[in-house]
Amino acid sequence: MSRLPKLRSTSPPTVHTISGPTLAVPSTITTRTNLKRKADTIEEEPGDGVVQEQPRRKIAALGTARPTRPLQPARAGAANGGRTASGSALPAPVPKPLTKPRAPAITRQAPRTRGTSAPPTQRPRPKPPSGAANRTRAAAGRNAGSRTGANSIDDELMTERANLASLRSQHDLIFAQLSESRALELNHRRELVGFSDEIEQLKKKHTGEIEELEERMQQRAKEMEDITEELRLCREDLERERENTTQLRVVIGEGETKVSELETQVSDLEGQNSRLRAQNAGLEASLAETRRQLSASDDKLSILKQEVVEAEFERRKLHNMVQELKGNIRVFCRVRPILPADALSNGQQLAIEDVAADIDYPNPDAETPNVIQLTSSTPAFSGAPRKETHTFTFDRVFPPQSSQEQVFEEIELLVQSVVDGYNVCVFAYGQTGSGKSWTMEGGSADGQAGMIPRAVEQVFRVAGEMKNRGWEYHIEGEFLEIYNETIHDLLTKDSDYDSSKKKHEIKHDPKTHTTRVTNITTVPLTTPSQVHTLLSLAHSRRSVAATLVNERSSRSHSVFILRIAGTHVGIPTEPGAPPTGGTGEKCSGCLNLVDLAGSERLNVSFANGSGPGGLPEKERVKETQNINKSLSALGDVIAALGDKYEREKSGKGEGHVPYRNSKLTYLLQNSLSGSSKTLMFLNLSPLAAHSGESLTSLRFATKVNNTQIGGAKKSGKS
Ligand SMILES: Nc1ncnc2c1ncn2[C@@H]1O[C@H](COP(=O)(O)OP(=O)(O)OP(=O)(O)O)[C@@H](O)[C@H]1O
Repeated sequence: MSRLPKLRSTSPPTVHTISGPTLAVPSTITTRTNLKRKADTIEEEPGDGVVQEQPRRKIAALGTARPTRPLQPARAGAANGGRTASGSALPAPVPKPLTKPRAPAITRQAPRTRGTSAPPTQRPRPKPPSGAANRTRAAAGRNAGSRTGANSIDDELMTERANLASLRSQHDLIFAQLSESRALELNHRRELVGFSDEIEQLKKKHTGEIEELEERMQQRAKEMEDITEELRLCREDLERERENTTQLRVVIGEGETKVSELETQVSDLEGQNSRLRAQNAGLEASLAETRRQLSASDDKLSILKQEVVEAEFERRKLHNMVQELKGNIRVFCRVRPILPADALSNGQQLAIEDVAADIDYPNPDAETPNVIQLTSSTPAFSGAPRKETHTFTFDRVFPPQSSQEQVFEEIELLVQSVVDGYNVCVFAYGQTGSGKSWTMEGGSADGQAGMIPRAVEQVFRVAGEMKNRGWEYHIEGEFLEIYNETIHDLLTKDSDYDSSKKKHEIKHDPKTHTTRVTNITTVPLTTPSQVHTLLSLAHSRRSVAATLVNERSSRSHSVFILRIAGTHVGIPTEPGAPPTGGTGEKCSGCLNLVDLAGSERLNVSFANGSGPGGLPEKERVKETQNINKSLSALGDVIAALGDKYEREKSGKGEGHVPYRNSKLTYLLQNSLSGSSKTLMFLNLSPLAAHSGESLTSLRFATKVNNTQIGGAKKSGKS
């Protein structure tokens, strides 16, 4: 709704107030005073023709008082009944001013308006009042003679005429004002139309504004709802926060209690701290004393370490002496058990007694059973077989029931010698099928491991123990075969190792007393179990080369070489720390484990010109000759070593040792001479059928056993 006030369509009555004052035409001649007053009154009208609105004044009547006639009755006033019953003019109602500021102040123009839009009417010129003329004529009649009186009247008449002229001019002025008022009214009407349009526009504008405002109000209402919802949530949050605050206050209360408790504890601890500081001062003094003692202990420790090194050196010396006392060449005799296959003859199972050789062990319960008796039967001239018992004594005799472990116990001290830097050679000698491979390599089941895997394990064990004494070791292995006086690498990656083009030569270093084979595969050993892989590989190589009947292993020598090199690096002062106190001493040892070819004689192998395994006789003869040659060379070397020792002992000079007579003896040169230790396993067949061959082997082994090749031989050896 528009706030503008409604405009009245009717003209304000105030515009007619100019016509309000009643001009009374004097009908009688008034006194000079009255006329003067009237003139004064007229002269009081503003010079610019603007009639003052308030207060309304009447022009005093000229002459005698009689009812005055209004010069022009106000229409609006008449229309509104604005005249009283007595004919006096009612005051015109004051128009309400337009509140719109742009509207012209109508009231200011009011004096010029006529109060009507009608054109001003031409009023007839008023005729001189007929009564006055009559009265003048009467007076002239009565006072014809009185010239003074007549002059006076003339003057008064002149005055009245002047007044009349004045009134006329006033009348004209009023009409002019009325015309202006009408023009003004027209303008006002036009303005009114403009105002109406403006009002319409404002109405439209206001309607738009109202709609906009209503829309805004709706938005505000929506916002209000949102805010109300938010407020509700905030209140809920506030409520929760209040609860939290309450809980926190409880916690704070508890915390404060704890703080006070802790403060009490802190003060207690501070007391303890000061006591501990005092104790600490005492401890520092004792620490200084302990450090002094520790320094003294360090000095003592280095002395002890030196003593340990010296003791270790002494131990090795003594150990070597023990080994030498046992003899630098030792011979162990081992008889294998009778196998089920041994009692089979042409598909027939024979009794054990019927196939067993007559072998006896005279001192089985001795601390070291070392005697073996073989009773052989030779046909006598009388026809009855002649039995002959041969007694042999060795370093140790192992009957068929001896386990691998028992056998190894006797050689494990030799392994210690290898770790100490000595060369050791262990070889198995015996006819085919006597148990050489079993002794050296053993079986795959638990407890069946032979000397090679056990020796390797022992080397690692001893090396581990020696590490605690400041020694660090590098261990590596080689496995080769000597067949027909040719060296073959059993660990080569070539599948056909037998026909390998690689040539292997034996090289000795006289300074270090070490032996190397050229182009041989050397495998670094980091764990004892690696040796099983090497043995399996060697087996697979040899089985490929084997003939149908005759296995390659029976006709060739196999040598497993274990090299160990040690350095004294010292002992770490604490775990993870580098070792200290090492002497830098170096030692290297070599363990040769040799599985010799079958030692049986050529004449028992074949007789009809065709060798076993389908080999041509020529090849077979060559093969057997090489075996015999190398085994004979071994015996010759051992005998020469004994002879050499005797000559040296008796001062007869050095004797010659024929190492070069075979590849085998040349390879084992450094392991058979000097301070090296040699152990020979004599493997015997338990079968009666092999008694002759066993006797030959026993005699050969006895020769070896009786040989002294350095150091003291133990007493009791014959
Ligand atoms: N102490 C033993 N206990 C059980 N079985 C054994 C023992 N010694 C040898 N044998 C078995 O006797 C058989 C022959 O042994 P082995 O192969 O070791 O003889 P070898 O002398 O090496 O023969 P070759 O010269 O042909 O290689 C094998 O079957 C082996 O398992």
